[in-house]
Order: sequence, then structure tokens, then C-alpha cells
Amino acid sequence: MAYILSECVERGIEITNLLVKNFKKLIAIRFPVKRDLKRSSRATAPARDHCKMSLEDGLGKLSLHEKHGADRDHINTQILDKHAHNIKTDELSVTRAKTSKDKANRATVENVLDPRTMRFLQALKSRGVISEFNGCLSTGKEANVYHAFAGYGAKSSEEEQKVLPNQGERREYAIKIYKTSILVFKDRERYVDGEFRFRNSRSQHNPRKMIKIWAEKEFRNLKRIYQSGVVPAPEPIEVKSNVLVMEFLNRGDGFASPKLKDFPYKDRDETLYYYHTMVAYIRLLYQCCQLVHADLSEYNTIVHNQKLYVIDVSQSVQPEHPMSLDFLRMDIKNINSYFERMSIDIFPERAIFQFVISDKLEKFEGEYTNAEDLRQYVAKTLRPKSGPEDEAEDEVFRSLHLVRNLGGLEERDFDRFTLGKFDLLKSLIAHDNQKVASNFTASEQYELSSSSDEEVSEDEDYNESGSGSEDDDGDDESGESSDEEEWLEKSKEIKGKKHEDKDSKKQRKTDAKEAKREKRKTKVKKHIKKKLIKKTKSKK
Ligand SMILES: Nc1ncnc2c1ncn2[C@@H]1O[C@H](COP(=O)(O)OP(=O)(O)OP(=O)(O)O)[C@@H](O)[C@H]1O
Ligand SMILES: [Mg+2]
Repeated sequence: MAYILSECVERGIEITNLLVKNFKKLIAIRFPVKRDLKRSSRATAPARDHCKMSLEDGLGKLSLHEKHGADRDHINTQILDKHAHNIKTDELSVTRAKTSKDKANRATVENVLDPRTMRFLQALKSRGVISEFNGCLSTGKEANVYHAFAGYGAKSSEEEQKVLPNQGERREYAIKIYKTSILVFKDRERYVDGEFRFRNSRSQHNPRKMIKIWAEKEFRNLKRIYQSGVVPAPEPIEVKSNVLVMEFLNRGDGFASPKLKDFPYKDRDETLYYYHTMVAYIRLLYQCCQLVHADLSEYNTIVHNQKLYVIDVSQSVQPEHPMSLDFLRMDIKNINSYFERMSIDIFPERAIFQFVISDKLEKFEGEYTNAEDLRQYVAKTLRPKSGPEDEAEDEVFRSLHLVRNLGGLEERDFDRFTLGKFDLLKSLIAHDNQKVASNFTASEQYELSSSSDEEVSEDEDYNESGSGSEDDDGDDESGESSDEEEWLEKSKEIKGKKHEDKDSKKQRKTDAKEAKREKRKTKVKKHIKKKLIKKTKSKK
């Protein structure tokens, strides 16, 4: 034993617990008397001492095994062979041991200011990008925004002029620091996955690295918007890990300019002006900046110098992103619901969507990159929403599964595609042209598929009209005209219900309620569903 152990040490073989255990086993086999002693050792302490002695004796005897002949040698070799794979044979390395990290290294102030972030800020200061780092402007769900003054840094003369427009006057910056200790916005990945620009950083599960990508994404998106010059946005200055420096939108008295949510509109006309501008900006972002904001709301727009500034663009995606159209539809819905609360006439969501994605606008005589021309066009041409009919159409529109092209279809979509449950956006536009004065030509072909039957809206009226898609005969060769007819029929159905008499309406509603009740009976409970999902996941 001693010989083997010394051999192990000499060859740099790590002596593990398992190795010792195996040697003990070896001893137990070779010296059965030890076991008897072990049994008796349970009774008294002296016996235990005896056992120790005998173990040492055993080890001594084992070390002398060479003297006891070839048969013992053979058995030992057999046992060693059996357990050889458990013996670590790589060189002992002392340096490879993990260094334990001090928790203090990660302690944070206000959820963002950990020592590492402080070092980045210090670096920005010593490079002269910023001079004073002031108070917190906002503590949002994913980041804190701080105020800082620009430094007198060593920048190129042109840039320096920008930083210091007037002598003695310093520019103000807003510093957005992403939270690294709390990941509230956990589904960030879906905004990065599918983005060509971030193809190498996909499936990043390290939160710190994910935050870095996120900050870079915001910086790049902001730069794109700022450089386009068509939609106002704060100028991006620097990005370093989770720290983003940008222009501070200042009200003039040291305070930040108000968010659209807090903006005190003078009158209805002014509210309409900002609504129409916002619609024009959504189009400009999409067409000129090749971006969909994906979190556009009254909270992420600032009114600065009577202009609407777009901020918080970290989650913005390019139109190629598989979910860009869904995000676009969501933005339109958010904006519409805010301005609806401001008691002004809003446009149907579908009409805005078409206005945004159409390459060319009919009867448009202005410049496509001019926000004011587009705002005036929107104000003049788009027909405001009127009555429940438009609301029902918007409901249908919200429930559609949007796909850019056949490549963007998921497996379930293919099933529905083969069943012929597809509407072409082109046909929707054609229908819109007949019905509404606004005319658009869709240069891009977008396919739309009806949402899955389970996703049908809660609205009863729509529920029934939506079920019309189930009548499809599965002929996917039927082309646009049949799609169009189907759509017209669907819309007629919605219109028709307006004139039905009271009794039949009541009957229809009770029938729908009954059908829902029946459906609920067979519905799998949410918590059971969750359990099943968990189970299948753990099986994998
Ligand atoms: N450049 C800027 N100039 C002035 N104020 C700004 C600027 N950038 C951000 N802010 C202020 O900070 C707030 C939060 O910024 P932002 O929306 O980018 O961060 P967030 O983490 O997404 O916050 P929230 O969860 O509140 O949306 C804004 O609502 C705005 O009031
Ligand atoms: Mg925000």
C-alpha cells in the first residue's frame, strides 16, 4: 500500500477519497480478519483501537505483498484494473483551483452601481467624456438614468466643439446604466434572437453579457435613428458595457423634458398634432431607419423643443426580425389606446399598419423622408375610426398571425397553410381600398394567417365571425380572389349583426355563452398544463 501510494505521489496521481476507499476495499478482501475485528469494534473502545492497529498492520502487510507470491499480485492487479478508470492520472495542478470571489465585488447601490460599473464611470471621467456625475433622473424597470455634465476631454476638435458648444457652457448628458443585479426584463433574448446584427451573441445566458449586448443594441439603434435625421432622438455619445451615455433632453431649467405622458397639451388640436406626428414617425422608423420600436408608448417618447423624441430603443428590431410585424402592431395599439384616452379621433389600427408598411402612398405628393409632409398626409387621408364596425375589424386584425414570408412560418402555420387558412395582406388592402378612401399599394407581399382557433378573441361577435375560417374547404390554390371574398363575407357578417332583431341577438348570445361553457368543461386547467410542461421538460 505504502509502495502504491508513494508511486501515486511520484507520478503525480491525485490521491482521491475514492482511491483510498478502493484501497480499503482491497485490504478488506485481502485481510478478512479485519472485518471480524470491525464487527467487535462496535462494542468497545479498546476494540476500536485494536481495529485501528489492525488496519495499520494490514496496510503494512499489504505493502509487503511482493513477498507473498504471484497470486496476491494477480488479485491486486485485478482490483486495480477494475478501479483504474476512477484514478485521476492527470498532473496535480495547484494553480487551477478556483479563486473565490468576494461578494463585496458585486454589491450594488440603487441596483446598478456595482464596483465594476463605478470603474467604467471613472474611466469615462478620466477620459474626459463626463465631468460630474449627478443625481438619478429615473429608476426604470431595466435601467437607472443619471444626469452628468460633459467633460473637457481629449476629443477630436470637431467632437470637442460638439461637447462644448459655447465656452464655459458644458453639455449635459443622460447616463443610462442597465441593471445587472436584477433581471426584470427576462425575455430580452427574443428581441436579440432573430436579429442579423446580433447573430453571434444569440442564446447568451450570462446576464452580464446579455446586458452588454442590450446596451450596445440601444446605442446602435439610437445612432441609426439619430443619424437618419428623420425622427428626433437623443444623440448617442458612448457605450461601455452596461453604461450608455447620450444627450440629455433638457427643459431649460435643469429639469428633463417631459415624457409625452406628462405633457400638458394646450388643446385638442395640439393633441391631434402629436398623434399624427407619432403615426408619421412609426412609418419613418420603419421605412427610413429600418426599425420597429417594439416598446413605443407615451412613456418612451419625450416632448423636447416642441418635437417628439423617441427614446428607450434597446428592444427595437429590424423589419427582418421574425416578430417585427407583431411588435409593430403592438406599438400601434399602444399609441392608439393612449390617444384614445386623450379623447381624440384615432385611426383604425389596420389602416395605420398599412400606412407604415406600404412602400408607396397613393395621392402622396410630399417627400417620403419628411415628417411634416407625412403628418399632413395622415391628418388629411386616414379615415378616423367610427363605431363598433371598425372596432370589430381591429379585433380581427389584432388576432391575425402575421408573417413576413413563407420562411417565417412556424410548423403550426404550415398546417394551417395546407388547410388553406391564409389571408393575403394584399387582399386586406384591396378590401380597404374599396371601403375606405385611403389608398395604398403594397409592394411587399405579406402573408397573414388567421390566429389559431384557441386564440380567438373573447369578443362574442368576433368569435362567431372568426369561426368562419373553419369553413375553409382546404383549397390553398384558390388564390387572392377567394381570400378577398372570404374577407368580404366575414366583414358582411359583422355588419349584418348590427341590424339583427333583439330576440335573435339574445339567442345568439346565449348560444355563444353555452358553447363557451361547454368548451371550458374540457379545458385543461392552467396549473395542470404547467405541471405537464414541467414534466416533459424534465424528461428531456
Ligand atoms: N436622453 C434623455 N434625456 C432626458 N431624460 C431621459 C433621457 N433618457 C431617459 N430619460 C428619462 O429616463 C426615463 C427612463 O428612461 P428609459 O425609458 O430609457 O429607461 P427604462 O429603464 O426603460 O425605464 P422605464 O422602465 O421607465 O421605461 C425616461 O422616461 C425619461 O424620463
Ligand atoms: Mg422606458
